[in-house]
Amino acid sequence: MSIVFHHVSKRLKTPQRLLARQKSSAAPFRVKTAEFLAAASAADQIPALNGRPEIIVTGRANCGKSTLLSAVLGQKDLFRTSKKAGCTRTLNFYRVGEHPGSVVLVDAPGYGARGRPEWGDLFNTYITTRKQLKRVYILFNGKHPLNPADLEMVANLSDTLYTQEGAQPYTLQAIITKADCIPSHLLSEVLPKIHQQIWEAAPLCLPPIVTSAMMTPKFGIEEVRSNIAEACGLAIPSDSASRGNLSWFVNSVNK
Ligand SMILES: Nc1nc2c(ncn2[C@@H]2O[C@H](COP(=O)(O)OP(=O)(O)OP(=O)(O)O)[C@@H](O)[C@H]2O)c(=O)[nH]1
Ligand SMILES: [Mg+2]
Repeated sequence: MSIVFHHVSKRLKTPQRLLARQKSSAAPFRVKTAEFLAAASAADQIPALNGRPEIIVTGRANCGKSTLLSAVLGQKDLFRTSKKAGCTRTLNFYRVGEHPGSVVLVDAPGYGARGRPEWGDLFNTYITTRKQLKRVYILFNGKHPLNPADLEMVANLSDTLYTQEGAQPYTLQAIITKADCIPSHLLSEVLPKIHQQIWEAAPLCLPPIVTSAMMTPKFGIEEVRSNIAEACGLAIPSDSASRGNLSWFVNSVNK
């Protein structure tokens, strides 16, 4: 008995084991990084949300929009994702950080062959009427070049970047998803090609951030968080070593 006890206490004394124990006991009480606020399937269901800055994602159905937001917020359980295109069917609003939070992320249904006209109408109503919209993120699946639907969408969005009064209602940022699906020997060929296609169709679109939500560790997600924080006008300490990590993101939002 005493030998067993001795053995156990000796094992628990190593820093790695203490750390492992702390981690596992802390897991159920993890700080909430985000919360689902509302879903809208029609324009009259779009919630007011007190004018907090918002960003929205768009992209062809199945390009990885919900997966990207889930990675940005570090909360898989809030998002439904699927191998089948057409999974997200409403505008879904998520608050970042603790209540009341100061930034809202909006997931959207996809466009293209698996999209639906009513989803497009809802998206268009949202972007043309939403005063607090700060940036639209258009996602492109890195596995394929941009198709005609992508080119039309990014060009149309680019056209909406200035109002008749000459003011810029929001900015437009490209993101390439699923970079892990591009064979590494083709990366230097595929990425500049996509960048060129975006630039030719929409010169005002900000150059793409390359991401993979499936690599370990995930790739490009910290850059996306920093980008959202910048778009929403949050105070960003430029020299911070933790810039872009999840607690940095939630803390900058909660300030
Ligand atoms: N390999 C890889 N797969 C990914 C990545 N991101 C998403 N996926 C997969 O792509 C599929 C579609 O992802 P979703 O996040 O549901 O895509 P979506 O754009 O939200 O799709 P809709 O809601 O249908 O428009 C899922 O099977 C994901 O697991 C990535 O970075 N790499
Ligand atoms: Mg989705």
